[in-house]
Formats: sequence, C-alpha cells, structure tokens
Amino acid sequence: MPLFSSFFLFQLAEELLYHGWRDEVKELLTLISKPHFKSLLRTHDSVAKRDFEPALPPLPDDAMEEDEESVKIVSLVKTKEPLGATIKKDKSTGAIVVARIMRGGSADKSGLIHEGDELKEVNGVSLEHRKPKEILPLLACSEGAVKFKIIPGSTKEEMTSCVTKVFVRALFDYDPTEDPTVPCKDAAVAFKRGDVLQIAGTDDDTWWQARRLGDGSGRAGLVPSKQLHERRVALQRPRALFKLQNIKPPGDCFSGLRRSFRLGRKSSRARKPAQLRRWSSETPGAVCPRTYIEVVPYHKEPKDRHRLIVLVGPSGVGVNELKRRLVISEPDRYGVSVPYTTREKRRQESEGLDYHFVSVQAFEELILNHRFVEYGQYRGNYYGSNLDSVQRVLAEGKVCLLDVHPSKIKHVYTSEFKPYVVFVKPPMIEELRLTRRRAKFVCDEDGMQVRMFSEEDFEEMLDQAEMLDSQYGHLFDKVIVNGDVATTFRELKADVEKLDEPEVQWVPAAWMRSAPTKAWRSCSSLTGWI
Ligand SMILES: Nc1ncnc2c1ncn2[C@@H]1O[C@H](COP(=O)(O)OP(=O)(O)OP(=O)(O)O)[C@@H](O)[C@H]1O
Repeated sequence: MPLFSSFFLFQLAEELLYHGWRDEVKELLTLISKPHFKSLLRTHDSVAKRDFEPALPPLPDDAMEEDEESVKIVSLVKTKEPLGATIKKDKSTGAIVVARIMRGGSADKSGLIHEGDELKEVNGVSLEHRKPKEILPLLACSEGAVKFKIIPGSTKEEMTSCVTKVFVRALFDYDPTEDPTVPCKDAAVAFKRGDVLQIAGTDDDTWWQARRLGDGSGRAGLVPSKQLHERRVALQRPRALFKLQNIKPPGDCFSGLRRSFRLGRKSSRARKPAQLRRWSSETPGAVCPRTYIEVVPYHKEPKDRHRLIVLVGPSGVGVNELKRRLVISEPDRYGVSVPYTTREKRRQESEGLDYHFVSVQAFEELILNHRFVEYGQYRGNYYGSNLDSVQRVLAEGKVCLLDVHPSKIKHVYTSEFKPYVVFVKPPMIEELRLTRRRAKFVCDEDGMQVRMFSEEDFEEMLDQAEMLDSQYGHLFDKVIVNGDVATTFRELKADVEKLDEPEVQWVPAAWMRSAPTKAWRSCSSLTGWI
C-alpha cells in the first residue's frame, strides 16, 4: 500500500476525528503529526514527483565543443615561482597533458590540477596543436591568477573504465528511419560510410551503443552490431555474387600490370591491354563484408613523410587524367613512381624518367625480394611498380601518387606508407555520355591510336566500378565521382592537401599497433576488422 502524501494525511485526520476522539485515533494522530513522520511523507511526495535530482547549473556554451567530456575551469594563483608541474604531448591523441606534479609546488598545494589532466586552454588561449615548448612561455609570463580549462584525467580514466575507447570507421550507410528491425528509432544513431564512431558498448550481439564523432549532440545510441550487419550482407550476397559471375575475367597473361606506369613514360598504354590487365590480376572472389574497421587517431607531424596517395578506379574513368593534373599543378609537390621494365629502351625514352630499364635477371631478383607493389608480363617483357621507386618520391619530400589495382593495395597497407586510398568512380551514365562527348582514349600499345568512348565502354566502366567497390570498398578512404573533371580535380586536390593539416586523421588500428613493417609482409595488416 502506498504511503499517504501530506495532502491525504490531512484528509485522514479529518476522517478519523469524524469517527470520534478515541484513544487509538488520538495515538495515530499524535504519531502522524511527529516531525519525522511528516518528513518521511514529504520525501515520498518529492520522490513521487521525481523532484529528487539536484538542480544543475546550465551547461556552459562551449561544453558541447569538448565532446561532452567534463571540462573544468580551475584558477591557480601563481607567484614568481613556477607552478610545479610538467606537461607533455600525448603521442596517440596529440593532447597536452600534465605529466608530473611536484610535491609541495603551487599546483600540488592547490589540489585542483593532477597528473593525467588534459589542458585545453591557459588564460583563454587554446593549446590545440601547440607543442609543450610553445606553452611554457605562456605560463612563465603570467603572474597572479592563471585560469586553466582542463579535462580531469580521473574523468578520462572513469570513462575508459566504463566506456570502451574503441573507434571504428563505418563502411556502410545506416539510416534508422529505414530500418524496421531497430528496437527504437529515436534511440538509434544514423551514420554514413566513412563516419567515425566511438563504440560505447558491445554487450548486445545485435545492437551496439555508439556515438558518431563530430555529431554535436555527443549522444550515444544504437547501431547495428558487426554480426547483425554481416548477417544482413550475407542475405544480400547471392545478388552480388550473381553480378560478379557475370563479369568474365579474360584469360590473358597481364597479371597485375596496370596503366599506373603511364605517367612516368609520358605516352599512354593501350586501352585494350589496360582492360585485360585489370581483370587478370584478380579473379573475382568473395565479397568482403563491409561492416566496421577499427581505427585510431593519427596526428601528422611536420617531420613525417607524406601519406602515399593510391588512386584506383575502373579503366577509362580518368585516374591518369587526375594524376597528370595534380603533377602539372605543382610539380615540386606531387610525383609519380617510375616503373621498371625489361623491354628495350626506345629512342625517345630516358632511363629513370620513362622507365628504369633492367635485365630479366635483375627484375626477377626484385620479384623474389618482394620489391614490387605489382608486376606483370606483356609481350614477353616484365613491367612493374617498384616499392623503391615509391620510396624515392617520398624521400624527396613529395606526395607520391600511385595507381594500382585495389588487390595490390595490401603491399603498401602499412604504417610506413599510410596509404590514403581514393576510389575514382564514374558518374551516372547520362553524365558520362555528356562529359565524355569529346574525350578520346588511347587504344593501341604505343599510344598512337585513339578512339571515342562507346556506349559499351560506359557500361563496362560502370560494371567494373560496382565490382571494385563491392570487393575492395573497405579499403577506400575517399570516393570521388569524376563527372566534371575540373570539379573532381579541385575536390581531389583539396582532399589530399587536408592530409597535411594538423587535424586528426583516422587510420587503421593495425598500422599503429605493429612496429613499421616491411611492406611486403603487410598483408596480415588487413585484419583490422572488428
Ligand atoms: N571527367 C572527365 N570528363 C571528360 N573527360 C575525361 C574526364 N576524366 C577523364 N577524361 C578523359 O577520358 C580519357 C580516359 O582517361 P584516363 O586515361 O585518365 O583513364 P584511366 O582511368 O587512366 O583509364 P585507362 O588506364 O584505361 O586509360 C582521357 O581522354 C581523359 O582526358
């Protein structure tokens, strides 16, 4: 039976009096009029009204910017003496944290700042992207009250203990409004392929809890678990496999050889061989389940080499056109690796510019030493894209552009190269027809003959694009649709330039966990799935 509230107590007293002033009534009235009893009833009323939470002050305006982590403002009084604390940059997050508090120093005595606290601001000056040595002068010249904006380390530890600090990149789009199986649409989080999610809980096999980074709300919600999405993909798979089986790889011998060698030698390789090469290098196999890939933050330091830019796409989509435009736009910044070949040097060609001309024996030794990202044979000669060539471009401080079949990305999928993979995708067929009206592609081995695109070429390009996306989509960092070439070029350039900014980049966790590996051993690093 529920307790009486103060209101009902008053009514009860009246009722009892109405029944006469008996001893029991007297005793009961004395009991319920005692302050302890009244307090108990008042408490009941408060709880019933859910009036038990402490009234919190409103959130400061900038609290959301700090990813909802509990930001604290602390004021320390600084004398001429140092505060008695050292700071360092956290290697994995790039954050400035308190490394040590000296016993008896002002910081220690204040009890307001602790080892492991993350410093966000000093006297209103943001510490983002600053090095410790740039911050020390800020502190040295201040005297009196020094205001710090901090994220307490203890809060972070608590968060780590109760919230999994696992970040994943979504490899598929998810819209809860179109998912009839989601337990509660309002509690779910929508995301797009490429979004980074912080996983907050994986207790449930079907629905995980996650927070989308960059989402102002900072709210965690339900997302389909890896297992659930895999099951869904498996149900769709027969359709995907049917499509793949319809695309026949030619039985030619161009294993792994692609047009990536072209820019280095100025002229273009034949269209037909390019198409054949594309298919012979990899037999269509199982479609990778595109769920989530575990990622970690990476902060590029100015001394770090540029990330390797890998461009992939169906034949004729414009990979070489984009590479060419990038190099021409800034030849000192962009470079392409010079391919190796065993064929005779032609009169107009130069060693080291068009190709590195090597003997068959030297080429085969390089194969045995796993020095090729990809290689193949054409008309009895070897051609190959060599890792040393890539390293040479990077060592010059340039951004190296590499064009390989996506099946070969695994050879450079390491912390050493940190490849940024751009998938160049054709637009819808109407736009292809419109934009390629005047485009011609090379259709003979010596790059002398050109012809216009046919309707069949467009259809094949679209089919190839779909197959590449379904088989290798998990490796793509960026998908760029090549409709209007000038727009695509600008978008690509801006995207590549962003990689040099101090902003956090999310890279596969497997790269950062293992020590830099030799590229050829790196195939195992494709296991960053969770
Ligand atoms: N967006 C575009 N609009 C119009 N023409 C384009 C566009 N992109 C590329 N082209 C033209 O299409 C032709 C083929 O492009 P490109 O040689 O770069 O293809 P590719 O992807 O390297 O394929 P392949 O290696 O099979 O030749 C070229 O003439 C190029 O100038």
